[in-house]
Amino acid sequence: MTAISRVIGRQILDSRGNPSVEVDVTLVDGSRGRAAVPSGASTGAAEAVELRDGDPARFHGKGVSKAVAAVNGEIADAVAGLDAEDQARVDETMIALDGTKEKGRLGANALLGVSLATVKAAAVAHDQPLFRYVGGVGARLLPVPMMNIVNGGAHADNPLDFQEFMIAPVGAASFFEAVRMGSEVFHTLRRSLAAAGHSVNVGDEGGFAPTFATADQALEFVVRAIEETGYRPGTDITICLDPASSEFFRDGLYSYGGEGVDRSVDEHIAYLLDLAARYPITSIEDPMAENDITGWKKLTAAAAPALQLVGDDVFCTDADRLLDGVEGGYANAILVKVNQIGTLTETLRTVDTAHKAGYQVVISHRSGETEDTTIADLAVGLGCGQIKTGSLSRSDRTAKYNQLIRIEEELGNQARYAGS
Ligand SMILES: O=C(O)[C@@H](CO)OP(=O)(O)O
Ligand SMILES: [Mg+2]
Repeated sequence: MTAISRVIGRQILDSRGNPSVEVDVTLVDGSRGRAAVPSGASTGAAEAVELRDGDPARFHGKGVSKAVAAVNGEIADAVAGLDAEDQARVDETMIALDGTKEKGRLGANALLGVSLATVKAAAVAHDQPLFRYVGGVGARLLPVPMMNIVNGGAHADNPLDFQEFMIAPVGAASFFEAVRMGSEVFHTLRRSLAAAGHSVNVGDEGGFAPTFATADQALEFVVRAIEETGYRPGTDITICLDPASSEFFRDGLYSYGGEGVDRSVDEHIAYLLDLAARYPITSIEDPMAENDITGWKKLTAAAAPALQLVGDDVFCTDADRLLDGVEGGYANAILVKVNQIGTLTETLRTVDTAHKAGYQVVISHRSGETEDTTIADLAVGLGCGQIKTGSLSRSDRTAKYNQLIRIEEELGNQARYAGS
């Protein structure tokens, strides 16, 4: 009854107005799962390939009709009749069919849509919420959200070199309270930015994108917003950064274009550690560029063990790349983005590898998102403990927070919030 009977792919639009892939998988018993695929802007070099048409006459080259055709043709034929409960078999069949290391022939966007729609259909067939189907009876940990309230880098049109300034309500009693606290700080920040004459326009992930040139400016506003809202920075709410350093590492230097300063690897490390000492920063993602492994090792050795160092571009959600980090002694956490690797089965292996190695796991959206909320369920199902899914505005971001509010409600007194 859980055999796959029908697979339909279609082109939809993402939050940046670019085409993306959506897939419906229907089982013999009529259960249906639907998944939409996100898309990054500051992508890692080792990410699985997102197949785009490249026809400048249509969607400025960003169409995904080839990936959709792959879903409706080759992939639909190959997975028809497979048991949706056997996720690994479905995913391995698609990986073998694609035949390339980076999933570039059929497109990781095609594979991921089918992979996630399959698990969602299987959950429906079991009459279970997705988080429960994925995580079983033990799934009850609600993640601490990293809420991105100031945007820069590749996600905004301002001079800020760092891509993301996030708040994490670690002192909340529940996920619901965490969202309330984050939302309050977000609105305080809007008021104080406006009062200081700054723009309150937002970037790709819904955080404000004022024309700040330095991280200090952003951090001062964020700390003040936390305080003015009535919370204690560092105790109730901490700050997390994603400088997305691969974006401004050139010729061995960290080139801060907005600030107009070049920093050597050592100077960049010293700068980051100084920021972490002066502000209540508990986590830095991609502090070093993906190809600056020496820098990654130096920073990991120099930083206090309590400072979370999250590998995004450097690991690309790939278990083998993560193992390089574990063995090489760099980073102590991994960002998990399902479309960086392209199937659920591979994502599960990466999360498992991280947990075994004692690395923290932060499940994450992409800067181009849709209304799909799969990562909210995966966060709880896989016991990730942390989720990064943007600001407290824009439906593509709040959809994930709202789904986690529903999951917490469903778990009732079984729910446990991963805060401090
Ligand atoms: O760098 C990141 O962590 C992500 C998500 O915030 O951005 P993008 O999807 O553009 O890679
Ligand atoms: Mg990142």
